[in-house]
This record gives sequence, C-alpha cells and structure tokens, in this order.
Amino acid sequence: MLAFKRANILRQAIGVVGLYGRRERKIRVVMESTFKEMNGESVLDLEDKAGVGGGVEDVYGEDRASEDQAITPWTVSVASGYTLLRDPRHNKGLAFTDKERDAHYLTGLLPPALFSQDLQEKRLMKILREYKVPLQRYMAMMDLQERNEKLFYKLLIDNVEELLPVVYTPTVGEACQKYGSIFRRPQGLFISLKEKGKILEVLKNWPEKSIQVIVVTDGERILGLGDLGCQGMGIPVGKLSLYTALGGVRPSACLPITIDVGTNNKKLLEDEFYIGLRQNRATGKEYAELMEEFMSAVKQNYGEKVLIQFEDFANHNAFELLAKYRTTHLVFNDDIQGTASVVLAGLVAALKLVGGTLADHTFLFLGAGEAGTGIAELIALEISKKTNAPLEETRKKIWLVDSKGLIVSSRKESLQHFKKPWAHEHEPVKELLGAVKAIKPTVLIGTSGVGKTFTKEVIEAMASINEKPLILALSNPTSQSECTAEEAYTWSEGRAIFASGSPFDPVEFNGKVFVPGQANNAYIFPGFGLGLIMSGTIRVHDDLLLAASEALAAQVTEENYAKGLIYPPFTNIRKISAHIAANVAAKAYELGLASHLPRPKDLVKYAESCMYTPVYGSYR
Ligand SMILES: NC(=O)C1=CN([C@@H]2O[C@H](COP(=O)(O)OP(=O)(O)OC[C@H]3O[C@@H](n4cnc5c(N)ncnc54)[C@H](OP(=O)(O)O)[C@@H]3O)[C@@H](O)[C@H]2O)C=CC1
Ligand SMILES: CC(=O)C(=O)O
Ligand SMILES: [Mg+2]
Repeated sequence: MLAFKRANILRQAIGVVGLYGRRERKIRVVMESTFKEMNGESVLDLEDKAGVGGGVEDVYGEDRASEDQAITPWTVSVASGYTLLRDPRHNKGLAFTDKERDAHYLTGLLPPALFSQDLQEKRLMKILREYKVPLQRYMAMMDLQERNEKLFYKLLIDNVEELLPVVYTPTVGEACQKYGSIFRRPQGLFISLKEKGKILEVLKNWPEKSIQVIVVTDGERILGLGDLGCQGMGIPVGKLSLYTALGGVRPSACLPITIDVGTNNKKLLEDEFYIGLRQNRATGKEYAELMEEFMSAVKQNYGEKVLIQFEDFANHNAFELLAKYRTTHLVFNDDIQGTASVVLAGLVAALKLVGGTLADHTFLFLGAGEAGTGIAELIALEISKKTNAPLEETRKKIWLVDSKGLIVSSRKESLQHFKKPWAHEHEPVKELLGAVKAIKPTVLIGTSGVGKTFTKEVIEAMASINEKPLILALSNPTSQSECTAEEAYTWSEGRAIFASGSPFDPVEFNGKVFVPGQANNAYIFPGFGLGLIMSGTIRVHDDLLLAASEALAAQVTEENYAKGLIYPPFTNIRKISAHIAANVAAKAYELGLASHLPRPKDLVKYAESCMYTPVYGSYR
C-alpha cells in the first residue's frame, strides 16, 4: 500500500514537471525510465531499502560505478545544469563528456576542455603541493569535498600517506582551533542545549536518511588541545572522511555531529567570532539529559544498527557514556577502544623485533586517562586470554603515571574509578624518570597529551634498561607528542623501536635511515566500523577489538619489520581495512552478535565488495 502511494506521488511529480518545457520533458523521460527500471519502486522506497541503520544497497550509485554503467544523478529531483555542477555528490567538473554536457544542460557553464578524473587528480595534487601552509591545504581539501566528493575521495585514497596529515592529525587540530574562521557550509549537525526537546527534529534536517555511522564529539578534549567547544566539529568531519577513504563506508551513510553544551575555554568565550554557545559547559543532570535525548533520537531515527562513535569527550564523561550505552546501543569509544586495539596490534607486531611474549614485558604509561587505561586494559585482557591468568594478575605488569605521579595503592582512595585497577603496591614516585628507574619497563607509552615529556634522560634511561626499548609517543597533534622521532632515535643511539600518534618523517642517524610508524586509531576504526556494518552487528564486544588488533598485526610484513616498522604503511590501508572488517565480522558471527544472515563465505572478499570506490559514473 505504502509502495503504491509512493508510486502515485512519483507519477504526480512526473505529471507536474511534464507541463513545462524541453528540459522538463527530458527530466520526465529520465524519471519515467528510471521509474520503470525501478519496477514500480520510488526513490523513497529505495531509501527504505538502503535500510534504517545498516543496509548496504547502493542508493546513489556511489559504489563501483564505471564508464559503461549508466546511473541517474538523483538529488531530490534529477539534478541538471547549474544545480548539477553545485551538487558535490554528482559533480564531475571538467570530466563531464560533451554528450553529458549537452544532455544535462551544462554547455557554456564549463570551459571547453575535457579532463579525465586522473588528470583532475594530477592537477589538484599539483595545486595542493604548491600551498606551503598546512591549513591552506586543509581548506583546499575541504573546498574540494564540498565541490566534488568523488574527486576528494580519489585524492585521499590514492595519496593517503601525503594527505592523511592534511585532513587528519596534525592539521585537523589547527583547523579546529580556527574552525570559527574557516566554517563555510554545513559538514555535519550541530546539536546544542538550545535544541533540547527537539533533537529528533534536528536529526531530520540532515539531508541523508540512511545513516550507518555517526561520529559525535562534545569538543571537550580535542586531541591534546583541550576544550575547543563547538569548534571540535573538525574531528567528526575528519574521522568520517577516513571512514570513507580508508574503510569504504559510503559518504552518504556518514554523519558528523557536535554536541554543544558550552565551553570552559575562556579565550573562545571572549572571542566575538566564536561559533558555539557562549556559556560554560553544562554538567551533571543537564548534560546527561541532553545526551540521553540524543542517544534515543538517534536510535529512533536510524534504527538499532547505526554505529555511534564517541570521539574526544573528556574522560569524566567518556567512560560513563560508554558504560551507560554499550548495552543498549551500537557504540564504540575510539579514544578508549580504538586506540587500545591499534596499540595492542603494534605491541604484538613488535614482539618479532624485541622478542618474548606480551606476558614477558613490563609496560609503563605516561597518562592514565582514556587512551592510557583503555590500552592497558586491552593488553591485560589479551595476556589473560593467552596465559589463562586472571585479569587481576595480568594487570600487575602494567603501570601508569598521571599528573600526580605513579599510580600506587596508597593513592587508591582518591583515584578516579578507571585508575583504581592500576593502583599496585609500590612506594610513591613523583615523576616519570623516577618511575622508569623504579619499574624498569620494556615498553614506554605516552598518552598524556603533553608534549616533550619523554626527555633525553627518560629515553636514555629506557635505553640503558633495554637493548631495544619500545617507545610509543601517542599524543596528538605533533606539538603534543611526548618526543619526536629524531629524539627517540638519537637519544637511544638508534636502538629504539618508535611509533607516534602523529606522523614524523624518516630520520637519518649514524648513516642509517629509521622509518617511524604511526600508532593511530585511524588504522582500526574504519575497518572496525565496516566489519560491524557489513555483518549487521548490534553490540561492540571486547573480543571484536581483539579481532581487529589481530588482523592489523597480521598485516605487518617482513619488509616492514626490516625497516623497524611495527605497523604496515597506510598506502595499503584499504586492503588492511578489509582484513580488519572480515576478522571483526567473523568474530561477531561467532559470538552471535551479527544479524546479516547467512554469513558470507569469504568475508574479506565481501568486505571489499561493500567498499565505496570514488569512480565517476557516466550519466545518461
Ligand atoms: N594516537 C592515537 O591514536 C590517540 C592519541 N590520543 C592522544 O592521547 C592524549 C591523551 O588522550 P586521553 O587519554 O583521551 O586524555 P585524558 O585527558 O583522558 O588523559 C590524559 C592523562 O594524562 C595525564 N597527564 C596530563 N598531564 C600530565 C603530565 N604533565 N604528566 C603526567 N601525566 C599527565 C592526566 O593526568 P590526571 O588524570 O592526573 O589529570 C591523564 O591521566 C591526547 O593527546 C590524544 O590526542 C588519544 C587517543 C588516540
Ligand atoms: C587520534 C585520536 O583519536 C586522538 O588523538 O584523540
Ligand atoms: Mg580522538
């Protein structure tokens, strides 16, 4: 009945446009033929088919379009002429053929030259490389995303190592700091306290209906840059562009959201151009009620299987939100869980270089927040699974230092709940160097958000204890990195195995070139999310994080190890993501969490077949 009603609506629409001139007649023909092709189904039906929360059908012809496979450039109606050039999803710029220019009323709107997508890419990369200021490159990329989505993703996929630092850390950090000045057009939804009571309506204002992944922040802990309030929007936007480029989730299925409950950043509050709510952060009941309304509205609007990724919340909210919603929603905290999964993968891979099993190592963290305790817990879980030792035992090999010093049992009463499991018996130690000397770790991990904290003395102490000290400086962006790659290699006399959250260039030391790896959750979340979506998984389980980690570690090749790398290069990330997605989905099927049945036989091939590829379609 519903399909019949919708078919009638479409017929009426055809009737209305049919009253007008040549262009409308053309639209009518296209609509009618499309209508027939759809065998009586309207676009609305197709949207339904794309599935509230989790379908994988290709409504917009985004997937694997090719020159010989004609598609219709749907917007709300058929886009043509000037509107088509202004529609980033369908615009091809100078790649429109003469035939397409004629058929779609583009003649005269474009200069005569015809560029292939490859030539467009070459041209844009040349222009980007001419910008010396990273923020200019960022803005050029954002402009491209708003102008020609497929070309944006083609650039990002084909030049991932070069462009990741532009659309992601470190440049995205600066972009957030200056987001007020560079904001032009909506890239996601802003939901502020003013929208309390009508969040569902706000969600409906977003033009896409078949959302599969939401990345949401409240802007309170943006990388290691602190509270950037509403300007944190750059983070969900950047993360979701990686969901598409690195994990193949279709752009139309991704929704960036910033929850604005105010900011405690005095500088922003005093800035006349600040774009967010001009008030201190709401806390307690007011905060919890807004988040509750948001979480319910998301489920109501997009269904049970929409993935909600919490990103860059401050730890006093992050742990609570995860604990509260992990049993009722498909949620995942990237900073706690994604980071844990990527670091565990690097550690497992590093065993090939440093020897022993995870259980043979001693871990010391600088920083005991989301990233630090999240990683610590997953390492303890992995060791427990491998050795059958209880978690309480395996945790004892892991030590954390916070702003007050080593976390020890005498501090237990005053510790936040997420630090308590790490309060082992030990004398108090005030600072990191003392902790390194006392604990004698084999692995040192920086998750403090404070730059330059791995001093020469700290690295030298690590190098005096270990033949090959494993040093991970995870804090972002580059300015907050605990040390640079050059410092790690130089101060350890070329013996450190080093990776960092933000990228560093290779370093030459004593005639040898050292290539630092990038220990960043960007390796995990795109493939992890794809695995959840393609299997229709309804809840995130720790075993899925371990599965993602295992798949990533397995992608490190002998050639990578020979260079001292504990992560594979990002150039192969789509293949890596397909393997991560497949392993995550396999585990979800095994645990009975997957709802897309029957289980595809070859999950890697299936993951690849689900991936968006930014090839232009040809328009009839
Ligand atoms: N590479 C990656 O993929 C990821 C990197 N990160 C980065 O990790 C950093 C931390 O993030 P997150 O864990 O979420 O932040 P949190 O705020 O949750 O935790 C920060 C921790 O660092 C401690 N700390 C702060 N200053 C010092 C100091 N001077 N000496 C010792 N400890 C200190 C804090 O101590 P106290 O508790 O006493 O205040 C707290 O325990 C950020 O820079 C972020 O960008 C995060 C996620 C992923
Ligand atoms: C990478 C990341 O998620 C962070 O630094 O917060
Ligand atoms: Mg983050």
